[in-house]
Amino acid sequence: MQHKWLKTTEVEVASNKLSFYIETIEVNQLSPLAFFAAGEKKYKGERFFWQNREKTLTIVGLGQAIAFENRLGHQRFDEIEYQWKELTKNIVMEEQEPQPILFGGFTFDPENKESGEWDGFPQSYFTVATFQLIKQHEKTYVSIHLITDQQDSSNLFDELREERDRLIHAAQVKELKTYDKPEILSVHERNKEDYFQAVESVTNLIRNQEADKVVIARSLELEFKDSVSSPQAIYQIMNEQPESFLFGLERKNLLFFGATPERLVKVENQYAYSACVAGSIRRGTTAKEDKWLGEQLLSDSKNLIEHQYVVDMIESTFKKLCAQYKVPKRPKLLKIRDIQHLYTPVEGKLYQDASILQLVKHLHPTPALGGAPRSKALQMIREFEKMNRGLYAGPIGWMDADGNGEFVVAIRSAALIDNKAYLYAGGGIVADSNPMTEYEETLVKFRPMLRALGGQFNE
Ligand SMILES: C=C(O[C@H]1C=CC=C(C(=O)O)[C@@H]1O)C(=O)O
Repeated sequence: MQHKWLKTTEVEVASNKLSFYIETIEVNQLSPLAFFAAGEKKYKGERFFWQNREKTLTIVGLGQAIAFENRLGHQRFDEIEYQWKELTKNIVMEEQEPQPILFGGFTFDPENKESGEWDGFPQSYFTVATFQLIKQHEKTYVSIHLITDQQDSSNLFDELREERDRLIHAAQVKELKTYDKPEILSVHERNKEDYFQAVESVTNLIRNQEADKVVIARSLELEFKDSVSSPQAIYQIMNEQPESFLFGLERKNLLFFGATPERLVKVENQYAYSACVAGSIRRGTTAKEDKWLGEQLLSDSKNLIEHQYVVDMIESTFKKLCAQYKVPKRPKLLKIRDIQHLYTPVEGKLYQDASILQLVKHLHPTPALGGAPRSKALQMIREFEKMNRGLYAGPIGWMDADGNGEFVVAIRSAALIDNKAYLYAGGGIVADSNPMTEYEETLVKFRPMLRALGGQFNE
């Protein structure tokens, strides 16, 4: 039997009385990416895509029932949490009923003023989709969300039902579509000399004990023969990196997307799970070499120190927000297609009043993306990195009305604007870092995204 749920809830957002109408139906299996692509004409600029690493949850959003944007600096996390709680406080869901999802991200550093591809982008950007697809435990659900101050919206809701059926039909008949790799005209390493200079300056400052660790990043600019569509970009990265978290978030003419190995935090029934991912080495060309490289990484003091800053900081956050928590004594290896990392999973039972966005607020940026001590590292990044990271290295993810959700660290990512893409990668600098080794590490980190978009380095 096909499930159907229908409900209306009265809500209040910023002193406006609104009604929140939700209708969810179960649909036959359809490709979430085909559903995303079905929104190409009408909802371009207002879509999102999410798939967890285990591939047990996929979420797609088309259109905006409501959007929360702000430029409130450190207050931005609390504001999003407040708005989401206001919007959902009267919603009572049945146990099996798919919930409305708030999806979005926070930029890396609200104080960065560098101009570029992120001009005009807010510091927090979250939406509830008009049409939401959730695929979980082999079942697929499509929900309509309408949030309105109109008294009688039955006609409007009927139109949304027709539109939902059109989208589902389009996704089902286009199910088998594949996309070609885009044709690249040029790959430009932006501010390459500045990057080497930044690594050198920061290493010297660390040697002078002005900081312990600072993550310095850089970017590539790719130009394509034709505009690249969002489904095309997501399709390619999905094929390249099946073992990572996949995300795509559109706003106006920008798609920010990527495949990251790094969870910032997941919350499920008051349990929190985070991961320390820092310290890297390439994959070997043979199994034997790969094993040897992994062993080198596990015993390399520079990488172990870099990793330990992250463990200490995540542990201290869990100590504040959790009644109990567990941190393994030693890192293990996290192997993905192009790179292996040192990896320490952390988990804990949250205090009753702690929430996923409080965790995000305290954890971001961990020393895997910022450095240690945090404020000194951020100051140095602002001074030496000649770019604006935008959403790169920031938290991106989703949450539901019960406070469950998952945020990842948006690395191995790119911003796509028409026929240009900006790719980002960085690495942790400590006292004995070497600029050339760091540069080469960024080449390895760029590789999956570059390959997905049809390019390569002549290394
Ligand atoms: C900053 C990035 O990676 C971080 C995550 C894992 C390993 C890292 C490292 O070994 O330096 C970085 O801390 C990036 O991929 O752009």
